[in-house]
Amino acid sequence: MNNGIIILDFGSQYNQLIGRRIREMEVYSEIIPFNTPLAEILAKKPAGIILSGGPSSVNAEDAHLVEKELFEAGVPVLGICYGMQLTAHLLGGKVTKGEKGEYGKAELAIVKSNALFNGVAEKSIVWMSHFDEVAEAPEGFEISAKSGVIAAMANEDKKIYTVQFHPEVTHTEEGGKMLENFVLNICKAEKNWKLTGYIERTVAEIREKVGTEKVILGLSGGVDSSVAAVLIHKAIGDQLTCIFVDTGLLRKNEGKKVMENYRVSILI
Ligand SMILES: Nc1ncnc2c1ncn2[C@@H]1O[C@H](COP(=O)(O)OP(=O)(O)OP(=O)(O)O)[C@@H](O)[C@H]1O
Repeated sequence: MNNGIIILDFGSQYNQLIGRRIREMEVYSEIIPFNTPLAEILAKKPAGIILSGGPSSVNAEDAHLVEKELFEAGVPVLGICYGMQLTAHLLGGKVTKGEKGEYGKAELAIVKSNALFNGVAEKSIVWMSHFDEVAEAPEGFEISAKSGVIAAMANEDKKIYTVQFHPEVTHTEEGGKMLENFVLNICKAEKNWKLTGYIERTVAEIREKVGTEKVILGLSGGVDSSVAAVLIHKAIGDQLTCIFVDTGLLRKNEGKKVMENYRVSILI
């Protein structure tokens, strides 16, 4: 990884969108599971870490947590939605179950601006999607924005910024500016990643890795294994064998369709 942004995945439906927004800034980003050991995360030498949203509650018995030392690693952190609640929970704040949760547009009012809100209008519309809420900010944190709830809090000394809303969705009017502030100004991530050439680079890497060996790929017909199949096939041709398993639980004619599609379109 080259000075990019790590996104820790807590299961939000918007996570891929966060990755995309960062790539649109020509900055490298990687989405990895929330329980990746901290040492492994830091070994990637990220310029910043984003704690994503997620469907669970920090107060649940089996809550998805991270090692608390993540906040002391000297790497800027942006907590989004569940990521903000997690920050509050782990650092001594209080997270409660909101009365009815919030889903949809809300008006954000900045009460104490910081580097995340640089150039952002004092009032703007943001997209909320949560049940729990931060009731008390941890020591060292200042509440930086409010909607009906505490909408943002930060510890600027430690470069920890958190927002309850989703800056990655277009309904958050100033979301792009906020993400840019975090990635480019706070993390100072390098703009050194471009989609162009990705296929060529990946194909070359696969070719080198596989050499003269053979590869077996489980091909479901879904996006992930299909993309993998096409790239590997480009790299090593007949050394690849794809296996599609008719589990007996597929939709009507799905198995037949998948087989036809692949034979005709990518000649695997
Ligand atoms: N019917 C199947 N036949 C062969 N391989 C399968 C089948 N179903 C799943 N797999 C393999 O298991 C992987 C994970 O399956 P999962 O259902 O979690 O899908 P996914 O992560 O959405 O990936 P995809 O987009 O390829 O379906 C798939 O990418 C594929 O490699």
